[in-house]
Amino acid sequence: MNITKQTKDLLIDKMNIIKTPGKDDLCLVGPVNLPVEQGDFSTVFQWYTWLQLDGTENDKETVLESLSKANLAFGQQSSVLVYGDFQKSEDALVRMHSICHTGDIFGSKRCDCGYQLHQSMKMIAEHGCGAIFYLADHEGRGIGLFSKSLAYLLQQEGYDTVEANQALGFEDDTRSYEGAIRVLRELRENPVTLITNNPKKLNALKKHGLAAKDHIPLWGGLTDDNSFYLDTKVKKSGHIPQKKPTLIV
Ligand SMILES: Nc1nc2c(ncn2[C@@H]2O[C@H](COP(=O)(O)OP(=O)(O)OP(=O)(O)O)[C@@H](O)[C@H]2O)c(=O)[nH]1
Repeated sequence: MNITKQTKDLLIDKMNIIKTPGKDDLCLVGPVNLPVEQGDFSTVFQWYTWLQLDGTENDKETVLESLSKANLAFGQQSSVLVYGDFQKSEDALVRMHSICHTGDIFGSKRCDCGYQLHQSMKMIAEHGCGAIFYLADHEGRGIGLFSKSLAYLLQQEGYDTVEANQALGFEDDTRSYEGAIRVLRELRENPVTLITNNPKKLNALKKHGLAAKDHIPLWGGLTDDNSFYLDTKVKKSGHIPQKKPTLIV
């Protein structure tokens, strides 16, 4: 089916082709108004999604015309929720959140992901400016959902989270932040403060030339089912441990 000129005219201003030498183009769409509600927290974010394009000669009309045959539901796209004056504000909080089907959607207590997602949305809204990147190709620290279910079976047999990934033939962590960082650069050039316990994320930003001033830790959502997992992140994956409160006597 052909897309009418009227439809194209309505959408093209909200599409942006991001070009970077030596990389596939990205098509960024947004902002879309996204009112959200979780428990007693409700607010409105500006939502953007992006699509990695093949080839280099991409234009917005061709992207629109190719959509109905592209089977995009078979490969998830990543997105970002933006709050406040993200482009200009001096101080913005950013979370690079790796997709977690079990934690974010089902509320699994085996990890802290759902807690981190919702808590960072609140922190950003309360701070007044920031963005949450939801990275769809990061499931299971990059091994995919199917492999993560196999890793979970191994963990039920006593492997820790790192050993389980490695037993399946993966590196422990295969995530790339490159696409997200290109989108971040498009939306904002000033430095950001990352919400994370993971120094690899800070290093990824720095490696791509983006200034991350600092980080804000995000520990919480502890359950009996995830305490060993959280411990392993500190002991084996390099996560910065939670500061214990100092006892003043
Ligand atoms: N392979 C594997 N992946 C897991 C497991 N538990 C959670 N994940 C995935 O780990 C990712 C989240 O990574 P984390 O290590 O929790 O946190 P991080 O994003 O590196 O660091 P923070 O910014 O501090 O949260 C998500 O993609 C989850 O799907 C697990 O036991 N095994």
